[in-house]
Amino acid sequence: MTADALSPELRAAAERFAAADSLLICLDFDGCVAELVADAYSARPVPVNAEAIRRLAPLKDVTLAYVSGRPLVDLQNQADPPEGTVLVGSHGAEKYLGPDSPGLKLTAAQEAARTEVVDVLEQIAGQHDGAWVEHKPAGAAIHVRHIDDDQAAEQVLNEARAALSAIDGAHAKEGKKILEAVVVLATKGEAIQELRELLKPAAVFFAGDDVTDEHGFAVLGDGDLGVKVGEGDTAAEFRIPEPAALAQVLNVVAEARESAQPRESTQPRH
Ligand SMILES: O=P(O)(O)OC[C@H]1O[C@H](O[C@H]2O[C@H](CO)[C@@H](O)[C@H](O)[C@H]2O)[C@H](O)[C@@H](O)[C@@H]1O
Repeated sequence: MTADALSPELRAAAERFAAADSLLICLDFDGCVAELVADAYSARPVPVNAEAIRRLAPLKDVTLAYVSGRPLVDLQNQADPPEGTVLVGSHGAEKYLGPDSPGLKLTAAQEAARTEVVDVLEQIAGQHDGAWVEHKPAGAAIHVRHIDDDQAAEQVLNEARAALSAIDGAHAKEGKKILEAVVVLATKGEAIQELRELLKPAAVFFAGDDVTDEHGFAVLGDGDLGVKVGEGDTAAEFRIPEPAALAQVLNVVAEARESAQPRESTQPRH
């Protein structure tokens, strides 16, 4: 793990963020809380991140949220979030804010578009060793991480891009060794704004690693904190090198909140 990935500027920004009255901490999952791995279903939070998230969860006036491209059900199973965590899945199309949250309902037109997306992607994947299709509630994704030759993988994605562009109601989302098509238009930025309006936090944190996370960074403003994980162009103000470094940022926030609001003593009173 990175010894200390935090620049003095990022540490100071995390402390400033932690000093706000109430916090909304939004986290992308794959490539951010979890390392990217070949088997999409075996991705789990990096242990130090899971620990830092568990540390933040009980703190006063702190709301945790996963804001992910994953289906809600996979996010719940794989991220294993602490109780009370808000879950946004399918790039913003699915939301879990509590037991009363309505599930995602597709219109007939969206259902038809989703079926077409699945069929087209399955047909393409069937013609290329290593490609596979993830079926998702709001669409589907073709994965090429198992194809060793980068050029061959890109060709599969190009084929999928062309085929998807011919489907009415299908919207492509680029990612890492993946191309997704969603039939519900939503972005992580819209989801974060919705949470901001609902929860009215004094400051918002967002960390993410991928192109779809840029929508999230774009809605951050004064007093908020955005952290890009890894390489690539970004609108985020700060960058850390790898998922395991996220824990360092989260622990600075936890530390500052804990010292400002010490937990009740468990010692007997005299
Ligand atoms: O928004 P995220 O939480 O980052 O989810 C984005 C997509 O992540 C998953 O795919 C990516 O991670 C896999 C596991 O590490 C990796 O094998 C794949 O190559 C990556 O693209 C997930 O499977 C998708 O459903 C998410 O939309």
